[in-house]
Order: sequence, then C-alpha cells, then structure tokens
Amino acid sequence: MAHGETTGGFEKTPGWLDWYDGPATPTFRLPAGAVDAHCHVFGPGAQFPYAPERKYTPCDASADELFALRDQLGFTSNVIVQATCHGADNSALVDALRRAGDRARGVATVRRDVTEQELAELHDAGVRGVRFNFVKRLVDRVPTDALEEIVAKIAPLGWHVVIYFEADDLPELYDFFSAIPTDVVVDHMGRPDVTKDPDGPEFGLFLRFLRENPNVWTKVTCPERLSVTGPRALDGEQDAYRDVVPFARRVVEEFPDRVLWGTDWPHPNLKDHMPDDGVLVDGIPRIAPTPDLQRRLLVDNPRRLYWPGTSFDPSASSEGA
Ligand SMILES: O=C(O)c1cc(C(=O)O)oc(=O)c1
Repeated sequence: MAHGETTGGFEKTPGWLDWYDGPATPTFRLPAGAVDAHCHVFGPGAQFPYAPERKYTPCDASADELFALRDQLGFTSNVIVQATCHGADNSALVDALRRAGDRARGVATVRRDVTEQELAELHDAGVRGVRFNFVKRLVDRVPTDALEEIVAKIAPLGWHVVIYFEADDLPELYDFFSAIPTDVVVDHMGRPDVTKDPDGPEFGLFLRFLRENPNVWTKVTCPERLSVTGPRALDGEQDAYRDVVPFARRVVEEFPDRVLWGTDWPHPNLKDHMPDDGVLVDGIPRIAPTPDLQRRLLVDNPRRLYWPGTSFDPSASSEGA
C-alpha cells in the first residue's frame, strides 16, 4: 500500500494532509518501556470501511505502518484510540490490537446498546476504555443519558473514559465530567487556546478540574494542533511549538502521576502542515524536564492505566509482535 493512499473506493477529504513519511530518528532516547499513548489506525478502507456517519475521510494508516513508526521512534507499546472516521465500528482497532499482541491497548467507541458479550470481546482484544467525543466538527453530540448508560456498563470491567472536548465547552460539561465514577482521561489538555495566559481563568478552570477530581488524567498531546506561532516540528527543529510548552509543562509538573504522552499519529485533520513524529518526540524533555518526570509520563503512568498489575521488565526484549 502506498503512503497517502485511500483504498476501498473512498475519497480523501479535500485538502487532507497525509502523515509525514520518513520521520527522523529522535535524538531524545525514550526510556525503556515507553508507551505512545495516543495514536490511531485508519482502515485500510478496502479492509475496514470508513463509517457512513464520518465527518472526514482520511488517507489509510495501517497497523503495520503504526508498528513501523513505533519501532523507529523507540516506543515499546501503543495505546490505539478509535478514530471518529470509524464511528462505533471497532474492527480496524481490534485487528491492530490482536496483531500487536501484548504491545498495544485500545480505547473504543461504543453505543448505548452495546452488549456484555461485545464488551467482553473488546476487553479480550485489549480495549481498556471508551471514548466520548464532544468536538462538534467531528461528531454529532450523544445525549448524556446514553453516555451514563455506557459508563455503567464499562465500569465493572475496570475501564476508563477518554473525553475529547474544546476549552470553551468545559464550563457546560464540568459537572457531567466530574460525576463520572471511573478514571477519566482528557485528550489534548482539553484544547486550550494557547494565545491566552496559562495562568489565566480558562486554563485555570482546566487545572481546577484536575485538582478537584483525582480520577482525572490528561494527555499532554497535540502541540501541532494547539500551536498558533510554532515553529513547526520539521527539519530537526528542537524548539517546536514553544507556545504550547508552558501549558503542557505546567500540567506535567503539577500532576506528574496523571499525565500521558502520545504522537497522535497519523494526525487527523491538520490543515497547514504535518509534523515529523521524530521531531515531536524530541520535544518531550521541554515539557518533562527531568528523567523522573519522563519515566512517569512515558512508562509508569500508561503502564499503570493500561497494563495494571504487570511490571515492565526492561531486560525482556521481545514483548509480543
Ligand atoms: O482534532 C482532531 O481532528 C482529532 C480527531 C480525532 C478523531 O477523528 O478521532 O482524534 C483526535 O485525537 C483528534
């Protein structure tokens, strides 16, 4: 399959940017056992058709391509998050998880009528959470009573809820989110407007949300989405997206045991450039400046959430596929 292809008779959304081919090998050496805790697979469309209700059609981004990226960047494992272009059909995700062996876990999208049997099958494949998406350009809103039903079904499995929303929506959703009894993981720091002050009221509300709810975690991800002034993670740039750094670093330093990092590969819906994932990895020490913070962010936290009860042994070289 060629890079940037969309198979199965689908047509990419006009202006779609394909993931960066041939990423740099990072200069930052990831700690042993590091987890890319936010990435996706798209199709391939010919094998895993995109959902009729999708808001965009991507280029294919297969599990094999994800595993090649994992190996090149130096990650041990992935957390693969169901992308909205696949709706609630988790087949591409489950296929990727099964092929990764114990080296991947997943976050699925399910509907309120999901059965116990379906959840058990997802669990067996490696799914450990469900994603609730509130970003209007990506999905139609699901009523909160449906989401509450889903929470009641997944909680007994020990799963958590991943939430994706924009900063402007946090005031309205604050009480609903705070009432979720399972662990909750916020995608991309709740998408702050990074032209605002990290000490101002908007990001202050997000920090308060984390302080008041010890079950809430956040991914310090997607600087390439949030950045306004860059510079871009391309051509070996070692100071990429410096306008996002104060926000991410703030969260990592205050909540070192509730943060996760991921590439966001293959970076859906970027409009002006596609980052080099190797250069993105090189940005990690600027948000987690010490080896201790880096180990918690990249190894201890994702392993506690996604591989609980197992300890990673850096001396074991082959961990599944
Ligand atoms: O901001 C986005 O466009 C985006 C989309 C998706 C998805 O379509 O699932 O996932 C993400 O993490 C981010």
